[in-house]
Amino acid sequence: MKKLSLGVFDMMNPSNGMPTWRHPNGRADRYSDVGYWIGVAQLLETAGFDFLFFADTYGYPTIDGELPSQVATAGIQFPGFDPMLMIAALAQATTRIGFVVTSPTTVEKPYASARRYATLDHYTNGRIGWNIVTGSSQATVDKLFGVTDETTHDSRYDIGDEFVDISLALWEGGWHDDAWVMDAARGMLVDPAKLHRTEYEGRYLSASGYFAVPPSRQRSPVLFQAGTSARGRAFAARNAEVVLIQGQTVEKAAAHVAEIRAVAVGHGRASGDIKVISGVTVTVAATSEEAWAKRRELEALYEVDDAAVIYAGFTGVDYRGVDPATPLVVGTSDQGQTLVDRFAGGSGGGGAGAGSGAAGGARVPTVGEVLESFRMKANRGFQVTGSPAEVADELIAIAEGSDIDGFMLEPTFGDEQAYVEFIELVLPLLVARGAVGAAATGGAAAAAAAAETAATSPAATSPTLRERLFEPGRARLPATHPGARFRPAPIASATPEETPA
Ligand SMILES: Cc1cc2nc3c(=O)[nH]c(=O)nc-3n(C[C@H](O)[C@H](O)[C@H](O)COP(=O)(O)O)c2cc1C
Repeated sequence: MKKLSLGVFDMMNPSNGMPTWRHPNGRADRYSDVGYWIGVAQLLETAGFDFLFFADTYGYPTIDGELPSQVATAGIQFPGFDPMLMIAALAQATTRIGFVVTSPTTVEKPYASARRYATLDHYTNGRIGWNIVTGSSQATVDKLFGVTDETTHDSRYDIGDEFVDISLALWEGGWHDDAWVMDAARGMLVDPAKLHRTEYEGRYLSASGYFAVPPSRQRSPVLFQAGTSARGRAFAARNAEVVLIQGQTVEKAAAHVAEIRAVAVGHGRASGDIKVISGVTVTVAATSEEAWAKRRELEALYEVDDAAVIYAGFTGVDYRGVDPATPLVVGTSDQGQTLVDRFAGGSGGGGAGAGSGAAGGARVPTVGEVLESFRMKANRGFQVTGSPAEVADELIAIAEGSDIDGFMLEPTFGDEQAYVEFIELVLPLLVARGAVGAAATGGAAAAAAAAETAATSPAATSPTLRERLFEPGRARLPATHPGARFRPAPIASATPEETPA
């Protein structure tokens, strides 16, 4: 079977979404401590994980502009720190693991965002990725930033396309590879003839000028994306190198993966140019019974009222106070179509305005059923529970049945214990079954050897995040990615020995 990529999906907040902070394994006392995250990053790096992913948003659930009391009392996506500022510290404490940081195309500005990621690619020695989002809790965010322009679900993706184009024009097109000269004898730091002016005039966004960050190992961060409405999938097919899904069933995930790859090919890209990685919550213990007891303990932490608040924050659809027996009627959301479709029993597709709800004549669920289902799953992917062998079998069956390219582990009670259990109990079985590469999971001895080599020559020995996820030698965007069109034509050399005969 193909080798699976492994990541972790986390957030720099006390509860990672649902309110788990009250549990003894919660992390409310540690989430703001950089030392805690350094420990997590080192744990994952030693075990051979490919990346640590940080979801992030400026927002939190509000309903009609008000903060529901549970958001504060239960700590629902509130409070939260900016993970991007921590990446430099994590990079210093690790040598191989990649870091993926979320940043929105709504309230940020392309030049500032592109400069931050280019800087982080330098600081991490080519280990940074950008999760491009058109925003969750967007109503909250718009108010916080004083945004009054009317944008719709789909127009936010149109703006996102332009935002990504400008970023790529700066990263891929701003500098020729040999523009950085640093030749004191000639008195030349940067060769002005090797700089390339960015001129971009879009419908929503524009940029004009030179990019002030020299090329890094990857130039462009690895481009991740997660929204899976019809418009979100078109955005992914054009821009993304890695698409994150929250798989629910093998069948739906398989259909999803096939469509993402097909649309990408329609955009002139190779089907292997897009990796699809699913979130997964693993609850594992020595025996199946113990694992299921733990899963029930986890689910008992979530109240249906909390679920209603989170659901409303993500989708703008407020089911609080609605009779649970009411059949579901709302099928579209201008904020988050992916979640609406998933819990309406639809296919997870269908753009805003397209109408959705229960697909294919399936029974329409009630509001109570939607909230109960959301309470148990929230915004999680596959939920795999059992003994180590059961979990390994199920993960392999999911991967083979859906053609996904990897998994991102989601925290359970909050702290790193879920990752430790996965590493100790499940990872060795996946390695033995050939599902993850031996090189990537060589354990402590391999990690120590790699760290020693990397310390003497980090640039030469540690692969970039793009190489880890795709193949050796692929540090930069492939020529089939639309971003490659921003690369400037080579400048004919003036030196006689380089002039073609
Ligand atoms: C798996 C997944 C992860 C997401 N992570 C974030 C995030 O970290 N921050 C954010 O602002 N939005 C996040 N989003 C929201 C998306 O960027 C998008 O704005 C939203 O899902 C609406 O688009 P859709 O209708 O195509 O799903 C996420 C969405 C999904 C499905």
